[in-house]
Amino acid sequence: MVLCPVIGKLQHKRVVLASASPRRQEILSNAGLRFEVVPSRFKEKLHKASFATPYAYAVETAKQKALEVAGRMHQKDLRAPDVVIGADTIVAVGAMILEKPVDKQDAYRMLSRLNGKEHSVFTGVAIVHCCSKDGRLDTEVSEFYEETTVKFSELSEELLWEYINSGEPMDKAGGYGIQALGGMLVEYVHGDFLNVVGFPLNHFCKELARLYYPPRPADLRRVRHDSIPAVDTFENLSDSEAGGADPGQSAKGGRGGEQADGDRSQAPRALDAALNGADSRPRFPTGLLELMDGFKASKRGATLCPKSREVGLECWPRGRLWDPAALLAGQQVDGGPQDTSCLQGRPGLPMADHADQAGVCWGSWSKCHPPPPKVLFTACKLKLFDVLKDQGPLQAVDVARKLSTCAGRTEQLLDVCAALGLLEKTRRGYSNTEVATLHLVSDGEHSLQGVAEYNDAHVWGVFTRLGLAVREGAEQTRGALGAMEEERLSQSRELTLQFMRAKHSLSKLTAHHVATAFDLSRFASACDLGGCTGILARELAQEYPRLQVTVFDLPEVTELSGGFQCGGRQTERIRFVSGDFFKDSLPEADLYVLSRMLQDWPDDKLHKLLSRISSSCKPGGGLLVAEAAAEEEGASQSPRLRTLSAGQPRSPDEHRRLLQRHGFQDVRVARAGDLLCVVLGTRAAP
Ligand SMILES: Cc1cn([C@@H]2O[C@H](COP(=O)(O)OP(=O)(O)OP(=O)(O)O)[C@@H](O)[C@H]2O)c(=O)[nH]c1=O
Repeated sequence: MVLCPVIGKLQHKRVVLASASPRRQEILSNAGLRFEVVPSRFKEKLHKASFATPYAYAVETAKQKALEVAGRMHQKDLRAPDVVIGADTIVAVGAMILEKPVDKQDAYRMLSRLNGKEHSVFTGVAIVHCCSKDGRLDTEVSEFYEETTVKFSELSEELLWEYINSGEPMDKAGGYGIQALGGMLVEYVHGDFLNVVGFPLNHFCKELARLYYPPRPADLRRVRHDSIPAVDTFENLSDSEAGGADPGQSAKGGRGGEQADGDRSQAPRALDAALNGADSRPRFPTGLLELMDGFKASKRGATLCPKSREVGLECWPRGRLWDPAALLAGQQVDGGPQDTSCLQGRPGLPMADHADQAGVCWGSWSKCHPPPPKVLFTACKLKLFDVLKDQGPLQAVDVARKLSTCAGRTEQLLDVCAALGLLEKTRRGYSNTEVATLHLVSDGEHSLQGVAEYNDAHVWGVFTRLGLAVREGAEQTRGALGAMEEERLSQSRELTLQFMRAKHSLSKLTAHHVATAFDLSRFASACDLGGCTGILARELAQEYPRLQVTVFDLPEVTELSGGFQCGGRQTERIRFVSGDFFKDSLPEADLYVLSRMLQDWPDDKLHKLLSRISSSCKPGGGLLVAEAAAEEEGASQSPRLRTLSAGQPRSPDEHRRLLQRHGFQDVRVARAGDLLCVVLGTRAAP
């Protein structure tokens, strides 16, 4: 839920938080903001003495952090996000700036300096609106800072060292964390508490309101990067090149900028684009995942074509009837309504309505118009995107020759893929679009081929059997899931591998969001139940340098997990344990993690699992649950990240009640990575 209407203004934009700070991520996701996290590589080494005030230093650092990410993202795929947020928190004692301690002695020096005295905590924030056009990046920077005064009690040496040895000071400005153990050091706070924690949420909302609601977008600085400097040289940009502010002017109230005053119609291009939603791209391959899952909605009997809003009939080739299976065999397609005139000029009309208009029943209509997922699966199976990656652009006839398929049908397949936004069609032939290059080429880092393969080979069939579940009177989801799970367990090693490949590739997309939705640094050990190939475990270990992580999964899964490359230096803190979480005792851990697991189980099994976790979890321990987020009210009923699971997403309240029922209290819910709902509960004393 987004309480603040100004936060809602960012809802349909691609927002990136250029920060690795888990606190910032938590503050912003608790506020309902949806964003991606791309930690900045900007090295915090600006020359402090050259800044007139400590806050000017924090503001400039925040700006450079955000610009570095905007520049790097633009450089990588020539499309920057709509908005990049950067922040920098410092502690200032007089003119002296304290950042994060480099070691324990440094932490001791800092805390001794703060002992018994008042100091200021400044967080500088930069909101960078981006617009990529013709290979060029335009940015407009809005910046501000917030100051909070904190007073430390008189603290004994013993207490200081005990605190330092807790490890908490090391990644925190000034060497303390007010939100955790460090709270014990503090006598009083004047000002915004969250500003001390790392992000001045209140001021941020005011800044958004100022940017999005006023008649004039004043205070924006415009930067035009004709060519984006390489990442490692970016930090060396002079103020004028980087559109930087005079540090002395850049803070509260001291805003300048080259942008001429004007009304909204004269708003700078990047801000305009951000406000109007132009140039925005889902940070997650939302459209693609929906395409892969679309058949679930139609197999469930949904009345809407799952893609009718975004891809839909607008993109569906007019009047073409074909069948991917026939395509493989080079056969002619027969059957189906011949009158497709109802499709003309009616983009966005629900598929079922089109069927009505054509005077055919929806069932037979969908049979002769294969739903888009089958198109996608067929193209993946044929390795179409691999061929185009290596040899594109290619004409249809050349693609057919390389794939040994029928030329006419191949052209139809290519056209549908182009209509779905997976291929680009020009006079030179067909080539992969960005989304295909990123997610549909087999060997890509973010390839979702595994999901396509598994959905096609297995899930499609399971959903086909939903009718049986309905006829037998079983609750629909339960019936299907029973079949799905039964098959998964009983089937071949190849099916297990297929499932693992699919889960592995999806986890790569979601793991970071799950690991960073909340600050988990208070836990020393975690156990990822059903952790499969260990992608989330690796992300957790990477985020939390003290965390030991156990991946718990069925023997047939852990046995095969070695074949998946997870890499990373953190592997010595990760171990794999085989077992069945319904039968075997769970490995000991402070934090149990269930990532995209709950939706897979019927209620009886779900409660059994949660009660087993609850019994194993020590008081004060945690349970972290990540699931596909339920649609917000009024949003389209698209399948969103239900890939590999078949249940209906739960609302935040339902999640909260579920965890509370099993003895977890202080249950917090955050929306992460656009499509995920992440829930953290603390085990109450029995
Ligand atoms: C005073 C105080 C600070 N912090 C953390 O200190 C880091 C500051 O460092 P930064 O350079 O601003 O950020 P970072 O963590 O290096 O991340 P990045 O934005 O990637 O530079 C941020 O984490 C803050 O939460 C707390 O968690 N609690 C506190 O009471």
